[in-house]
Amino acid sequence: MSDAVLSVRDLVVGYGGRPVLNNIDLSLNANEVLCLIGHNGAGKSTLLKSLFGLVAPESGAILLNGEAVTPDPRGMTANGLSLVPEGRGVFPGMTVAETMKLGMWAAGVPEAERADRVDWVMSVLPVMKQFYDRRAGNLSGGQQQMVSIGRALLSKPRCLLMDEPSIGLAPKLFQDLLGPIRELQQSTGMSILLVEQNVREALKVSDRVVVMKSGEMTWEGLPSDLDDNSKLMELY
Ligand SMILES: Nc1ncnc2c1ncn2[C@@H]1O[C@H](COP(=O)(O)OP(=O)(O)OP(=O)(O)O)[C@@H](O)[C@H]1O
Repeated sequence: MSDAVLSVRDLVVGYGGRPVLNNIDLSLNANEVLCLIGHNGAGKSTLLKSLFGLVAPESGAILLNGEAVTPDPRGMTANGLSLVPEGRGVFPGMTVAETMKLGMWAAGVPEAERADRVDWVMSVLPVMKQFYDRRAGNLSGGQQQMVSIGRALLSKPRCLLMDEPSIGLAPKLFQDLLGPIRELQQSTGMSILLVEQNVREALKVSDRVVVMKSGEMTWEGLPSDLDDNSKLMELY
């Protein structure tokens, strides 16, 4: 039996009748970080959006724990999925505390559990305590990205979709940010689908890699298969 947490079969997604994803097949397994790479416009964000219910597929199936689902953000969150959107998606005028409060409301965290939930997120990302009462617009890019990730963790997801968390961050900062998430993933068995342009850094925290080109999956392998730069160039 497959231990896929999330999978797609023959998925076709487009905008205004123009297909962007063509018959995609992909599985995200329990307890793995799957890195999805591909050039600009390949369709990576579109895939994540369709998995989370932000874009409706034209055809094909999305399966959560083996069951076909019609994703919508609330339903997917309730079923253990969470999205760290491209571009962070934090409101500059809100403090981190307010962002977390809104995030808990959006994720449907019961009132009685909210204080514990924030404490838990802070235990995963303790650095956030240092800027908890500051407005997101006054934070650095790395701090904003941490807020975006922290917000996505509020629902205690079993499966995290991350859309280019490294954008605008120095490589060292990327590892500081992703290190605690990799630890959490390994200790809890969470699954992560990580979309990245910063391939070298992303592969350090990944178990498996898939390559997408012009809306199609063109390669699957292990991070070590891409140690050689020429192989990476050939796939891109
Ligand atoms: N809302 C939209 N309406 C129309 N076309 C869109 C929309 N969003 C994306 N596209 C188009 O779909 C294609 C795939 O875009 P997508 O953002 O999924 O690619 P990507 O691989 O995530 O690229 P990037 O790395 O630049 O974010 C592109 O041609 C893009 O212009």
